[in-house]
Amino acid sequence: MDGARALKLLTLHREVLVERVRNTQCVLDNLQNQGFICTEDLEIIQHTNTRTQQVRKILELVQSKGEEACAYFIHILHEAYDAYIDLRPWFQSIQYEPADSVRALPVINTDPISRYSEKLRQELGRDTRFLTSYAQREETLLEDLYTNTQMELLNDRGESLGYLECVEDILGEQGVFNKEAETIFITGDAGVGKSVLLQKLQNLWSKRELNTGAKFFFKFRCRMFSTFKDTDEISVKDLIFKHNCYPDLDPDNEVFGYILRFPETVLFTFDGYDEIQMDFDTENVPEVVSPEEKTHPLLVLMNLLSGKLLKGSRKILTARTGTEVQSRIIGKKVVLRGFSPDHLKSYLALHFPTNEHREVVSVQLDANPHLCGLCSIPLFSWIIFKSFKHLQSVYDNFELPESCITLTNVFLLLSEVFLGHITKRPGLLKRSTRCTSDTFKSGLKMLSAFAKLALLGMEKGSFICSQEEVTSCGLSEDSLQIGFLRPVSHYDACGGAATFEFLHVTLQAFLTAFSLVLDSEVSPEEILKFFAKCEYKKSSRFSCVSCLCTPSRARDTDPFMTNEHFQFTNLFLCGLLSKPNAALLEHLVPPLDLKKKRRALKSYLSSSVRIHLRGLPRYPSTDIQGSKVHVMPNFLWILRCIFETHSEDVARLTAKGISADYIKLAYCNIYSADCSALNFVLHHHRKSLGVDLDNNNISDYGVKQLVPSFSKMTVVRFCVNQLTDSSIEVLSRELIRYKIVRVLGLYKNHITDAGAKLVAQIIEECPHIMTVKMGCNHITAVGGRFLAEAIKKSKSIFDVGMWGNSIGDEGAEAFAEALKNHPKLTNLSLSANGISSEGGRSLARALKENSSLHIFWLIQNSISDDAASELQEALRRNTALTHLILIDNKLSARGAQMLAEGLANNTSIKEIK
Ligand SMILES: Nc1ncnc2c1ncn2[C@@H]1O[C@H](COP(=O)(O)OP(=O)(O)OP(=O)(O)O)[C@@H](O)[C@H]1O
Repeated sequence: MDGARALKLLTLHREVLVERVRNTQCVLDNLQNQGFICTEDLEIIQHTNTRTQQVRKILELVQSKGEEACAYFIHILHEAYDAYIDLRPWFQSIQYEPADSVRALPVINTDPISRYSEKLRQELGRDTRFLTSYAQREETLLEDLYTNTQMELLNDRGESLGYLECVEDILGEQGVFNKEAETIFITGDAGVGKSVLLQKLQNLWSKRELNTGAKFFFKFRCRMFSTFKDTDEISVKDLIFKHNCYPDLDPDNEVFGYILRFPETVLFTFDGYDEIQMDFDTENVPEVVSPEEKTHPLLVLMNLLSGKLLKGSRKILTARTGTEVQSRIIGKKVVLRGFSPDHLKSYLALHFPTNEHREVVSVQLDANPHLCGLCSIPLFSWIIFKSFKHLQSVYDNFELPESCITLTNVFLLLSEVFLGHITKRPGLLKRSTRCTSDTFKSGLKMLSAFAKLALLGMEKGSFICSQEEVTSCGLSEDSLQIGFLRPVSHYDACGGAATFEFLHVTLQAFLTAFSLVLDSEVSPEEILKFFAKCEYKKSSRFSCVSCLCTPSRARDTDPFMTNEHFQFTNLFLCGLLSKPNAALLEHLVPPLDLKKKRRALKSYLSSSVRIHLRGLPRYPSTDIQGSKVHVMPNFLWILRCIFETHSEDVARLTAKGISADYIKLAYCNIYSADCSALNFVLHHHRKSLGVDLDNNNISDYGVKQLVPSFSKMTVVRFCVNQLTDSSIEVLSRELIRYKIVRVLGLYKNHITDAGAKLVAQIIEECPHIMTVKMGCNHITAVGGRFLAEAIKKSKSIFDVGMWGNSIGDEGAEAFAEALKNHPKLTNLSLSANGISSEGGRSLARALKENSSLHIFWLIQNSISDDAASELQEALRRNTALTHLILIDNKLSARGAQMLAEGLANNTSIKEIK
């Protein structure tokens, strides 16, 4: 842009500039620095009363100074980005491109607020560029590896509200159930990607790519709050400026003043609420409302989260699944569910962009649903892919273990890679034989040292280790390069001397378990000490909801932490002491010691399974005859441990202990890899069994892992589990093979017409099928017709749920055919299916010829008065129907009147809505 155009623009766009230039000081500072104005000019302008008058004066002045001054003036507005953020659209509209002469002139942003914002962006940009990687030398750009994960929205009762499309939507309105609360709560299992998701948000903000009005973004790790002493006191101002980012050159305290005036421009992220370790009564938090008041840092956090401090600021809080947070402070809840199969494919492609190894891994994944299940957790996926890549580069023919790989195997693989760094002989060609035991033997000293450090931390409930602790375990500076540990950044640990943490808390748990196994001074009984921290306390009442909101943790620990790190330690202990891993462990531990420890563990597991199962509440089942048992959340960890031990004896004992006819595992946070563990036990079950896995995250991989158990399953409830038609293929093959299924629950999955056709086959082929729930899938008239035809033929089916599909009038027509003279059908829901009066009439006509249906749901369709006379007639004739539910249709008072007349002679109907 040349000077002449600049001069013209200042006249033409004068009003826009007067309106949007809010900070005059920065303009004046720069104009003066470059000699375009002098002190007298400044004084004249500063004597003007209002900001708009000042801007008008500046414009006049600049124009009087000539074209170059005008060009530089515009350039200041462009370069001091945040100070003139409101002018960005204007710059776009004029397609601003500075002339070289102007570009050469420096611009200093002297606006403290935008300068602080810029400083935050730079720091966040720098801190979030890389993903944690193996060794410090080997960093990966976040951009190169970040892959979307599944982000499920839940309401305040823990029910699914669907999925978010992209990271930015986290801050959007979708899914907000409490408008008064300002905290967005993100939960998920260990390693599912909560921290990385925050990192992505922070990184986007630092690049101005996050669509939010936030001028300031403060990130904290919650564990920082545990590093303060009981007597420490800070204010919210200290928290922001001393423990996050200091505003330079702000003598008049303008930044904080601005934050107080416009708290809605502030975004906080607090990562890992579960990592706070403090004895603290979260129910009775004293109110801190003054931003200057100094109090315990944790109180500052609590008051920020509840909106008592900096009301209007936005907060994102993350925690592991099961962490309790007062519901009144949560406005929106997001649960991370890890990689979907498509996400996993993208992630694989990022790891192996051009490599032929991608194909090899892909083939191995396809053949191994359990491995895929493990890989749905990004952390495990990362370990598996990284280890694969590394071991492939060292050995000629490395392949991932074929047999059922356990989580312990995954961490053994990672350790092998780390320890391999010590024994690496530089410059050598690829080796043809991989000898895992040799690698572990050569690295044993180092492994023991890391394991000792991990145990030390676990015993005192700490995830951060000091330099002294590192040294006391015999670890040198060099050993830190291997990859088990990484330095903690100063924000996280609150400054002070260097501190370290394990790459991930699951790795610390793995090494802790290793320590218990390796150390000959730890007796067989002592290895069980962390089980005591996880035992289910009888006193805590169980309800289904408690699976959602009560952490599976020992009540006598502090109120924040989950006990997951102990659960993982126990799990790895089971894995390390398993028979299949004995071959390796015997190189590291005297076989007799190993045997004793294994025996102690097995005996503990057997008795605790027995006690657990005996204490479970039983209820009569409504789905099938017999009793139903609700498992406790801890049962999932028991299952996982049994699977890691690979002990058929314990599995058999557990299966025997499930003496009920129906086991309910709904809302237990079961993910796909857990299905291997469940299957490991269930396939030993002698009798048939109903299995309710509703509201988990088993996905298609999970269904594949359950194949051996379908021969036993009379109830298959897999509602709300992310299943696609590929699961239905497996189900139809297996259920038709055994023909014992009675109840098939599949609502809220991703089933299309192809899946519906397969379900129709199940209905036709399985003579005992009574209930089929297919609601909220993607079934149209095509699938509806298949299902209706199968239902028509079935002599056993009596309960069909099809709500929330889109079968329309054509589908309704097919269901009408099925209804006519059906011998059994008692309960049918065709709600929310886009059925109009045409479909309504067909259904009404069919009702005349039906004498089985008791309850008919037709909520949220478009049935209008046109169908009323047919319905009236149906009501006159039908003598079986007890409930007809027509809420949210298009019936007017006249239509309702006609229905009422139809009811006049009907003796069966109890309710019509
Ligand atoms: N979206 C993602 N894209 C790529 N990699 C990811 C993603 N999410 C997580 N990862 C990988 O998984 C690792 C663990 O993720 P992260 O630390 O975010 O888990 P987390 O849920 O915060 O676990 P924890 O609760 O134990 O702190 C990361 O270091 C990264 O390698």
